[in-house]
Amino acid sequence: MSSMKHIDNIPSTPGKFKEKSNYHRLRLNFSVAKLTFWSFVFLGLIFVCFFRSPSSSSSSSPASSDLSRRSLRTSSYDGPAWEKRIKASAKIRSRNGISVLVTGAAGFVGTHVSSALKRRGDGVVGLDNFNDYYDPSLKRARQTLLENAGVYIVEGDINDATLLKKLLDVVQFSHVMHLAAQAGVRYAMENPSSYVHSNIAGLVNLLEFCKNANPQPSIVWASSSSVYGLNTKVPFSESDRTDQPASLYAATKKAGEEIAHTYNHIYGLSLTGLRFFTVYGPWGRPDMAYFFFTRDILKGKSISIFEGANHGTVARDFTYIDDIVKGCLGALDTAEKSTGSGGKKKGPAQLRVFNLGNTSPVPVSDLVTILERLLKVKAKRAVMKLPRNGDVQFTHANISVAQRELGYKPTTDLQTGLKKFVRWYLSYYVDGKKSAQ
Ligand SMILES: O=C(O)[C@H]1O[C@H](OP(=O)(O)OP(=O)(O)OC[C@H]2O[C@@H](n3ccc(=O)[nH]c3=O)[C@H](O)[C@@H]2O)[C@H](O)[C@@H](O)[C@@H]1O
Repeated sequence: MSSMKHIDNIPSTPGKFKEKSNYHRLRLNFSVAKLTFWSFVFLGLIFVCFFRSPSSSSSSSPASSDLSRRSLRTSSYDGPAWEKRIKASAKIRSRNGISVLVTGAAGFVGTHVSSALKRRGDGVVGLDNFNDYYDPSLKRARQTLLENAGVYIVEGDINDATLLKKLLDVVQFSHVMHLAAQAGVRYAMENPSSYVHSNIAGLVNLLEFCKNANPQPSIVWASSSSVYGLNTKVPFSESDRTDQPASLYAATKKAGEEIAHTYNHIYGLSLTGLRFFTVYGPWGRPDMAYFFFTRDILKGKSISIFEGANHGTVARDFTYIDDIVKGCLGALDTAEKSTGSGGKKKGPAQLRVFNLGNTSPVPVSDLVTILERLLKVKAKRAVMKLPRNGDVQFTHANISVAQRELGYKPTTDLQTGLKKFVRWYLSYYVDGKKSAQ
């Protein structure tokens, strides 16, 4: 009972305790002494933080320094010359053309989509933070490619609120193609915060600006086949369960789909998520298996080929970049207008999600056989058990919904697509004498 009383005497909020007994007066004096002591400690801490030498911040953890590197990489912007470049890049040159902000424009899919849009006369402005998740010189080369095609890439991060506001003030984009993301399934175990930074915080920041814009743009964005996670029903259909992600990467993409639902529901933003299935091709990503297998086979280095339990096949529904680009353009062209304005919803808006795959999974060992044939070099194969780092054993897209609604119809098989990739790889790295990292 007495212990109960003691618990009752503990104030729920500091400062609400008003007992006046001697015992409590004594305690009060003691508390004043303690308070004075802790005030000094607190002031001391403020002093230390305030006058800390700048060099000490460089000793922060790799993850936090990585985050600051990503978000502070924004180069100077603003000014009439900057605005002029953006407006020129955003200029629509065809009848019924659209003006698109492409985030992640120096990325693999971003470069291809930007140049396809520009080719058909749409206005395109790119945005990219040029982070060093993989060799930034490849991103710079893609940037040059786009510059020559008349696409300007603004250097900045999707988390940079000031930059986004400025951009959306300069151009009234009819569409946003949101491809900026922290990609890669296995890297999520090394640098988890980079996935939260780009795929969650960055997405929310972008949607905040889109929702406030007047008129609001329609948004098409990159989700991933990895959202199917441990789903065993094949082929994967959009209505299948996606609540068992096998990696943090997949979890952030799934979170993105839920965030899209919220912004559609509250603010009337038109949102279309595209679940890409292992996209490959020229100007691809060096962190992907087909790319570093090519590099390592040519270098005579051994490559790890994963297999499931009991020698189970590991396979992917590899999808060629040109097919993906057609799917992206189809999604942009069929996107309905957002219904809100200035942050207020006016009526229900479109919310879609589509699989963009190839519908024919290929075992990873077959991918290697095709590469050996194209490179005319025998691979040093090291077969090993699929590591428990987020990889799933099998992906296979059902694309009937995208076929019906976007006119999406992939036409490139892995053999044909890899031939084009290898041709590009050899001309870029071997003939171009660049070192593949
Ligand atoms: O489609 C998707 O959703 C995802 O496709 C790829 O992810 P993944 O399919 O794992 O592509 P890779 O990393 O290139 O792996 C391809 C296959 O090779 C296997 N692999 C990978 C690495 C390795 O050393 N050995 C190996 O056998 C993987 O298990 C996988 O089956 C991308 O990296 C993701 O960004 C994208 O979201």
